[in-house]
Amino acid sequence: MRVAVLGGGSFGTALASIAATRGARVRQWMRDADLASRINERHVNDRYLPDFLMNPSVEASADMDLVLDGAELVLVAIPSGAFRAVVRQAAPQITRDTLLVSTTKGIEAGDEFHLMSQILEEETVSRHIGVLSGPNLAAEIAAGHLSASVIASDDEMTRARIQQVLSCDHFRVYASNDRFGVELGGALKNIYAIAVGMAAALGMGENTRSMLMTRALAEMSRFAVARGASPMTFLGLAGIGDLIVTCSSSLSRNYRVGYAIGEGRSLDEAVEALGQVAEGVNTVHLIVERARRDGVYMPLAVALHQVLFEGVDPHEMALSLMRSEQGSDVEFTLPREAVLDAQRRAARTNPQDSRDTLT
Ligand SMILES: NC(=O)C1=CN([C@@H]2O[C@H](COP(=O)(O)OP(=O)(O)OC[C@H]3O[C@@H](n4cnc5c(N)ncnc54)[C@H](O)[C@@H]3O)[C@@H](O)[C@H]2O)C=CC1
Ligand SMILES: O=C(CO)COP(=O)(O)O
Repeated sequence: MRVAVLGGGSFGTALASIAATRGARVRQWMRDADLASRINERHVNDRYLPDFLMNPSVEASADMDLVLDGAELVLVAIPSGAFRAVVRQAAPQITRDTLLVSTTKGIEAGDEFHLMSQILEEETVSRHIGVLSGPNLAAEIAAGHLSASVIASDDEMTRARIQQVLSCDHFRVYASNDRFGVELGGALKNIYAIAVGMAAALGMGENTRSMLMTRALAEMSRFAVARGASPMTFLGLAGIGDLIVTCSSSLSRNYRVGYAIGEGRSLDEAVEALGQVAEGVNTVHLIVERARRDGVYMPLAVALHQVLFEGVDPHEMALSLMRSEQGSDVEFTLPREAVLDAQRRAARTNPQDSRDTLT
């Protein structure tokens, strides 16, 4: 199979190498022609994965036409801020039969709420669009740690071909037909990784981490289900799986940004020190705005937004979250409204016992 990877960052590099190891002819596109020549000479992406010896057959290039020439599969590993522009540039070389897969975990900035796979649909004629997402820290994949991901597509051919070309002794690919659920899982968990990183730096314990992650999952699935995704997807690798890894590892850039803020740095300082993309910083803006418009209850995302952009102190934010309403644990079995109604009835019966913060 002829594979083109668009993006010279860490994830694109790790995936390019896996596909090459599986015997595909792989070309990787990046803006930086010097980096491309160094990769071709030494087989190391010294900017993003300096300790990883890539499969030597991966051919790096800054010439997009060359990289896309004859490609049957195109993996797009470009941060969300540049995703549409790069796809637009690639579009003339993409046919109806090209398998076209986003590996990006973000949402497009702007009034419309666009996921990356929707951009692929809008900008190209491909009929084989998919999303690859899961607990996939690029540095760990590069180091050969056993890992798994999800290919989500409505198209069974796309799912099966990606499973063939990207699975190897240290990487497994599971299939899903819930493209939006998988894509939203990958984008949303970045928000909560920032919050959990911040909590860790503030010295909070493992109970706190567990509470944050589990309530994050409730929030993520609530938002995604309101947009047509299946709640079951959040039980899988692209939901809880990715949330676990990103909220537990200092290899996660989103976690690191949160940690730096918890240590007292400003958002700008934290992002600058990182020097790479932490998608959650933009995603939290877009999600909070969309959740407000659609009336989806997302207290953790709103609280994080207040800390990042509205000058609220993280301790104050934590206290106000602890005093906020106590709803249902799993609202797909016990609806949140039913719990709140019962609390209101109880408060009318025993006003002296009720908390004034209950809504
Ligand atoms: N690094 C990881 O562990 C994983 C990353 N992802 C997702 O993959 C996407 C890409 O991330 P990474 O590969 O980690 O990124 P990275 O931060 O390692 O590198 C980003 C790459 O995109 C390129 N780029 C940025 N703006 C560009 C533009 N305007 N035109 C062309 N190229 C541009 C940069 O030059 C660089 O090669 C992100 O959405 C991320 O969430 C997904 C799974 C794992
Ligand atoms: O998505 C990731 C792991 O699955 C990588 O997370 P970061 O972008 O926070 O590094």
